[in-house]
Amino acid sequence: MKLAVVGTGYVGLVTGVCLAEIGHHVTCIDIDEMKVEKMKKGIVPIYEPGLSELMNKNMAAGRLSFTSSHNEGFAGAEVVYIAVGTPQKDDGSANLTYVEQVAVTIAKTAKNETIVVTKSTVPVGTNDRLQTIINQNKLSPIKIEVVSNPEFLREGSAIYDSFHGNRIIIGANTEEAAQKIAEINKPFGIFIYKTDIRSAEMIKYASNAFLATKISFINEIANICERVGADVEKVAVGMGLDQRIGSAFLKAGIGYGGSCFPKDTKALIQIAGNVEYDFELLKGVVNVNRKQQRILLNKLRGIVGNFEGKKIAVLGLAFKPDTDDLREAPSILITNELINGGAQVYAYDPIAIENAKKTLNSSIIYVEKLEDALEKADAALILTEWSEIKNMEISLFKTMKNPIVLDGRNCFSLVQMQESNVDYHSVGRRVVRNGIKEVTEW
Ligand SMILES: NC(=O)C1=CN([C@@H]2O[C@H](COP(=O)(O)OP(=O)(O)OC[C@H]3O[C@@H](n4cnc5c(N)ncnc54)[C@H](O)[C@@H]3O)[C@@H](O)[C@H]2O)C=CC1
Ligand SMILES: O=C(O)[C@H]1O[C@H](OP(=O)(O)OP(=O)(O)OC[C@H]2O[C@@H](n3ccc(=O)[nH]c3=O)[C@H](O)[C@@H]2O)[C@H](O)[C@@H](O)[C@@H]1O
Repeated sequence: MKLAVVGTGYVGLVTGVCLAEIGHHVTCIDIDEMKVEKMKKGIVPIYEPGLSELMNKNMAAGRLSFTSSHNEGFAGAEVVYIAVGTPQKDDGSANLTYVEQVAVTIAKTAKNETIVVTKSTVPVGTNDRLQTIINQNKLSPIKIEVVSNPEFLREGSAIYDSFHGNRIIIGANTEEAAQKIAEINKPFGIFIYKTDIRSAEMIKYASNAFLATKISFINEIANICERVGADVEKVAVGMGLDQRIGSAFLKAGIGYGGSCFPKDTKALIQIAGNVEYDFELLKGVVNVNRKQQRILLNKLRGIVGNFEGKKIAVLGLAFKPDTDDLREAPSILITNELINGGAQVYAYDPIAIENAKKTLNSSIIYVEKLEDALEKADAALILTEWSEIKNMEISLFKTMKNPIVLDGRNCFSLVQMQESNVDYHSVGRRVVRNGIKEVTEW
C-alpha cells in the first residue's frame, strides 16, 4: 500500500522504515530540509542501532523515499501517519501546534480518500479535535478519517520493538478504518487490539505513567534499602519472580529521563486536572523522580564537601544507553550543579557528545576515552549504563586522585568492587569502602 509519514524524528523515521520493510511504499516528509537532504543520501540523522542498514536497504528496493513537500508525499497515499513532536509546554501540558498544523495541511492537500493515523502521543480527545479541524479545512468532499495508533517503541531498541512489540493499539470510529490499519500492520505478526479512539489515547499515557510509577517505586525502595542494609538488585529479582509484578522496569537508579516519561507523566496530570481530577499518585511519581535525579549530588557533597576546584569525571550523558538523546537526561541537572559549585567536569559518552555540546553547560570538558576523564579525578559519577562503562577495566579507577565512584546505574557488582579498593557508592545497595560492605549512617 502507498503510505506517507509526516515527521522523521525517532518515531516517524523508524515507522516509515519498518513499514517499508514489511512491503509498503512509504514517503517520509519533514519540514527540516537539511534533514531531508541527509536522508535522501542515505544518512540517518539520529543514532538508532540498525536503522541505517534497514533504511538504505529499503531505499535501494525503491520502497522508501524522502521529501520536504507534503504535496509530493501525499500524492496517491491511502494512509498518512502523523509522527511530529508533541513537546511539553511550560505548564506541563502537551503542545499540539505541530500535530494540528499537519492536520490542516492534510485537509488542504489530500486529493483522494485518506485515513490519517496519529502516531504522536496526544491527550485524550485530540484525535476528535483533529477530525474536526480536517472536516473544517477540507477543500473537497473526500472522506478523511482519523485513527489513533499510539507508538510504544523505545529509543535504542526501536527497530527491535517495532518487530517484536507486545501489542499494536488501533483506536477508530469505524470498523472499516480499523481493519485497514490492521491489514497494514499484519506482516509485523504482533497482537492487534482494536478499541475506540479515546481509550487508545489513554492506553498510551496510562502505559507510560505506569512504567514511570514502577521506576519511582523501585527507586524509593532503593533509598530505603540503603538505610536498612538490604540490596535493591536482589529485592527487584525477588519481586519480579511474581508474575503479577513482573521483572521489567524495576532497575533502580537516578531516575527516568528521555523525551517521553517526563513529558507524558506531566501531561497526564494535566489531562486529569482538566476534568478536575487530582492524580495524586502520579504527582508523587514525578516528585520522587525529581528527587532521585539529585541523589548522587547529595552523596557526593557528603563525601567531598563542596565541589570547588574538584575534578569530577562524568561517565555517560545520554538519558539511557544506545541513544544520542539527552532530552531530560539526569546529566543536565547534575553537570549544571557540579559546574555551578565550582567543579571541573570531564565528561565521557561513547555516542552523545555532539548532542551534549548543544545541550549541556559550555564549561564541560569532553574526552574521547573514559580513562582521560578518570585520570587524577577527585570523584567519578556514572550516569548512563553504556556497555563501554559496564565492561571497563575496574583498575582504571586507580588512576583517579581519589578512587571514589558514585554509580547512578549500578553497573558493577559489589563483589567486583570489594576486590578493587574503590570507594563505591551505588543506588539501593551497601557502600563498599576498603573492600568492606557497609551500611551508611543516614
Ligand atoms: N521518541 C520516542 O521514543 C517516542 C516518541 N513518541 C511520540 O511520538 C511523537 C514524535 O516524537 P519524536 O519522534 O521523538 O519527535 P522528534 O522531535 O524527534 O521529531 C519530530 C519531527 O517532526 C518534524 N516536523 C514538525 N512539524 C512538521 C510538519 N508540519 N511537517 C513535517 N514534519 C514536521 C520535525 O522537523 C522533526 O523532524 C511525540 O508525540 C512523542 O511523544 C512515542 C513513542 C516513542
Ligand atoms: O513514549 C515513549 O516515548 C516511549 O517511552 C519509553 O521509552 P524510552 O523513553 O525510549 O526509554 P526506556 O527504556 O523506557 O527508559 C526511560 C527512562 O527510564 C529509565 N529506566 C528504565 C527502566 C528501569 O527499570 N529503570 C529506569 O531508571 C531509563 O534509564 C531512562 O532514563 C517507553 O519504554 C516506550 O514504551 C515508549 O514508547
